[in-house]
Amino acid sequence: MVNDVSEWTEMYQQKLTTPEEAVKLVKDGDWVEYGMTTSQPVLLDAALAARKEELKDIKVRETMSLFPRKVVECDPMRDTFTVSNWHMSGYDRKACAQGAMNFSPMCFRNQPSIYRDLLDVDVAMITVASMDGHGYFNFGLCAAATEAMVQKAKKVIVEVNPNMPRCLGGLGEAIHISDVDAIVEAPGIAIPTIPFVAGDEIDAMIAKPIVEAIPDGATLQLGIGGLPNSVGAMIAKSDLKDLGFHTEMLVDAFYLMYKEGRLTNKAKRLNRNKGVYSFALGSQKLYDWIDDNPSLAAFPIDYVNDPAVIGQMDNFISINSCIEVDLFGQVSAESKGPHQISGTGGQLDFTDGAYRSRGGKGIIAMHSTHTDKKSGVTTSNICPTLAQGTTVTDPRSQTCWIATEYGMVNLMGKSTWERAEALISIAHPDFRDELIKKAEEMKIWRYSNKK
Ligand SMILES: CC(=O)SCCNC(=O)CCNC(=O)[C@H](O)C(C)(C)COP(=O)(O)OP(=O)(O)OC[C@H]1O[C@@H](n2cnc3c(N)ncnc32)[C@H](O)[C@@H]1OP(=O)(O)O
Ligand SMILES: CCCC(=O)O
Repeated sequence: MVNDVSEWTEMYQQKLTTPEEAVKLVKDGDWVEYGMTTSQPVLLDAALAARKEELKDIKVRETMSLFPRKVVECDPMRDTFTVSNWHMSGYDRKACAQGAMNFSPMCFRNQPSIYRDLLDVDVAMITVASMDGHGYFNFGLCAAATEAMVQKAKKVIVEVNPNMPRCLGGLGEAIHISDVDAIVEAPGIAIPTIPFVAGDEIDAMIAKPIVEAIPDGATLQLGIGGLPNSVGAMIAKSDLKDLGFHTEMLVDAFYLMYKEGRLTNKAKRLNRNKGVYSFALGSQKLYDWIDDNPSLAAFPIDYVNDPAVIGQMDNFISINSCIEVDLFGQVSAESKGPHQISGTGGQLDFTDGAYRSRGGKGIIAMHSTHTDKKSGVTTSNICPTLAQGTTVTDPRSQTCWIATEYGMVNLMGKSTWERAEALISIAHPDFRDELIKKAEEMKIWRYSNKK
């Protein structure tokens, strides 16, 4: 029998309920999983928080909150809700610093298998797009690990937001109504956006050699943060041709490249003519471009971030950012001491994948210095060693290209003294003598290094 629209509509009405009723599916001791980032539920989060006094020991996992989470705000002492996080936003890192949230380390490519093989998910709550005529709710801007998460969940509640773009997919981009336990509607709630911010003069200096190293027909990945996005915007202004993308995160810079005629995706070896991504975050213009666009394809994160997949594409250029790098080439993109700032995300996945690509380059771009907002003190982002407690995002054995406003060096294959020399050559001049002194003390310098 072929199901028709009226059958799905009837099922929709049967499963449609209020947020307050839907969250009654949560029982004491449950593990609750929120959709990531733009797919985090809003009404369900508020309704769950309202049950604080009657529930016990609820563990909530979430990713990169773009606005305050009611389960965190209502329960700072974590009497009922213990919230952990797969990747920190500005809001999350403040909550984490106050002890109201904990971080869950992972390489992003592993998140689907972590759900499949290791974790319990009692109730999944996700924001989705409106149901289509075939009974499917599109996952919208976050395919990522959503399918694996809902497949593992004992109960699935969807929060239907008609403002959610419909993201056509290669795989794992939708859930069928027959797999959903409860539906709530969230009309009139805006999907979170982040504005595109143009880079500054230093960003332009960092971008110059990177853009020069990109050949026509290259496949690009841009990581999270201001710098990769502004390098992307400069690529949009270049005269490069037939670029493509295969990126974990789809950001405004790709839309700018498309508008400027740089992007065709036609030179890609995999998924030719399609721009591939796993989640998107940016401006409303970006979301309008993505909505129902058959030239773009959302895929699960274990496909997009798989180094073996990335490595099949020639001239794969990956541009990510970091907090600091030590003279051995260890990169931290996620913490300063034990203070969790962000997460590993897909950085190591793409660093490895781009290295495997013929002609590929895995580039970590950063400003050479950082000025602390409170104290006004400026420090070098190239340090002798990482501060105690700092997490290594890319081990030195995997680090390849590091770019600052003073140039771009490749560490792969280099000994420790060569690394120290290369990194100091792109450090801020004010810090070079001190770095040389430390390198000498650590016996990773040689007399002929200093020019
Ligand atoms: C998404 C993909 O496509 S896959 C691969 C990409 N994923 C990754 O690279 C994951 C890890 N990387 C990241 O999360 C980001 O690139 C970051 C955090 C390194 C940089 O992102 P940005 O948004 O440009 O960082 P931003 O400059 O806003 O700094 C974020 C915070 O770190 C702090 N920070 C940044 N650099 C430093 C530094 N050198 N020392 C101390 N603190 C620092 C900032 O002060 C800020 O903290 P605050 O908001 O509490 O004031
Ligand atoms: C949510 C993960 C984002 C990243 O890879 O940085």
